[in-house]
Amino acid sequence: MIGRLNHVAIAVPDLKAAAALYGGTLGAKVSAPIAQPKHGVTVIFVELPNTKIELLHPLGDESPIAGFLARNPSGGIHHVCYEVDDILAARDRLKASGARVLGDGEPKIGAHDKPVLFLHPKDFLGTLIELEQA
Ligand SMILES: C[C@@H](C(=O)O)C(=O)SCCNC(=O)CCNC(=O)[C@H](O)C(C)(C)COP(=O)(O)OP(=O)(O)OC[C@H]1O[C@@H](n2cnc3c(N)ncnc32)[C@H](O)[C@@H]1OP(=O)(O)O
Ligand SMILES: [Co+2]
Repeated sequence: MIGRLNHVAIAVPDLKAAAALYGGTLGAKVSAPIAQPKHGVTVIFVELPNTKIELLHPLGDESPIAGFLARNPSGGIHHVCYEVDDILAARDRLKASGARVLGDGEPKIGAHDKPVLFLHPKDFLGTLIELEQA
């Protein structure tokens, strides 16, 4: 059911410093910061030849990554995003298998203008999973 790895997201305490690290020290192509108010994060995309890295920083008072950063003050890998051909079919199949789909279970439009959903990390080996419509 899951397809390509779309991105790996890293929560960071300082977006500017993270962009300098990836754009300068690691020599990758990085985007400008993009506010995603509906997701409570500001993101910078790092373009790699075979996938992307998403650098995440909290935006607003109710950011879903605030707790994670409080527990991991120097940052850390926050989620992996897999592409699926049919996000509603994937959601229904996962729900039927007992996995917890986060939020109200309805896909939101993600950073790549496609529908996304999140799956509870405790149901997937301690890893938060994002599904993105391919
Ligand atoms: C823009 C978009 C895109 O790419 O298109 C994005 O990615 S937006 C990316 C940001 N959006 C999201 O992440 C949306 C979905 N995420 C959420 O709803 C939340 O982050 C939760 C996954 C529910 C976690 O929230 P929070 O940390 O406040 O909850 P909590 O303190 O109750 O945590 C419950 C347990 O899960 C663990 N936990 C929390 N976040 C985790 C993570 N990222 N990876 C692995 N484990 C994690 C905690 O340590 C805790 O374990 P213990 O109980 O053992 O202590
Ligand atoms: Co993401």
